[in-house]
Amino acid sequence: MTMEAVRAVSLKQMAISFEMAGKARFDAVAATNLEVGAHEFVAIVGPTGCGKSTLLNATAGLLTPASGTVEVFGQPLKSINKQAGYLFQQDSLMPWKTVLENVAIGLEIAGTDRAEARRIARDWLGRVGLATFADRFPRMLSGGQRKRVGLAQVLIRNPKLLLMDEPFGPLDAQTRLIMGDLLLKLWSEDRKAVMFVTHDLDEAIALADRVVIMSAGPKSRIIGDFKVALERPRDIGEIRHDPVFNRLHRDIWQALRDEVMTAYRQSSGEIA
Ligand SMILES: Nc1ncnc2c1ncn2[C@@H]1O[C@H](COP(=O)(O)OP(=O)(O)OP(=O)(O)O)[C@@H](O)[C@H]1O
Repeated sequence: MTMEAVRAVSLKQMAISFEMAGKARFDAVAATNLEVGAHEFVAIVGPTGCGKSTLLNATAGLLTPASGTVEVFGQPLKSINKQAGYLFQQDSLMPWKTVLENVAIGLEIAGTDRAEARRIARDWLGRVGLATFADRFPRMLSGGQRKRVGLAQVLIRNPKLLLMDEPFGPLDAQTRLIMGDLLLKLWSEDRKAVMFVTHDLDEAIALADRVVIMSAGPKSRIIGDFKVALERPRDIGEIRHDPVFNRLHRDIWQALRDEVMTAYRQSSGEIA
């Protein structure tokens, strides 16, 4: 098998359940198959509580499947996924460290000499547009600037796979667009495999090569898998006016709408 053919992620009949103290087991995700190519950007969309984070956490090695397997670059995942960089909705910046120190720390922990780690961190701060912010502390940054630091913090370690869980969730709409463009610019340099969880369908289509749709839980499943036939490079503000974008949006929304309504009725107590 050539390296090109090796998938970054293969979920094979993978199901996730949670043991609930004193209650019946909760089957969050039913047996699921999903493949992510080594250079593919896959967005995962679904109604609230359907299991998007659960799928990502299993791929990160933070959750053990109840059945089935997770393979990462052709190898079964047995513990924490060391090939993955993880970006959450909440950033994980250390408030007592400067921006530069926060970006450099991953390399330092991995054994890179401190001066070298900081040199590389400075370079990354330039790439995320924060060259002049190196000596600030996280509390002195805006939400968007913190996200930029978070991106640099993950990318400096050069993971082959990025797991992103609503990374731009807390940001305002304009800042989300700017962050999306920055992410695509950095991604296009070496096209790492990406699994990007979002509830925002526009964002999913604008960024991804494929959009995967999950059904409302419990026993959530993948109910749609749409290829995004939009050229790159993309300007994610502009691309929303492209007729291909609009057709795809309509098709995906048709698949998603019923699931969103089911999840809404569940959370409002209308159905168990
Ligand atoms: N540790 C846990 N114990 C029990 N149930 C859990 C646990 N973690 C998640 N769940 C349940 O599993 C289901 C899927 O949760 P998950 O966080 O993966 O959904 P999500 O699609 O990421 O949601 P959102 O879009 O709201 O962030 C939910 O019903 C949630 O309540």
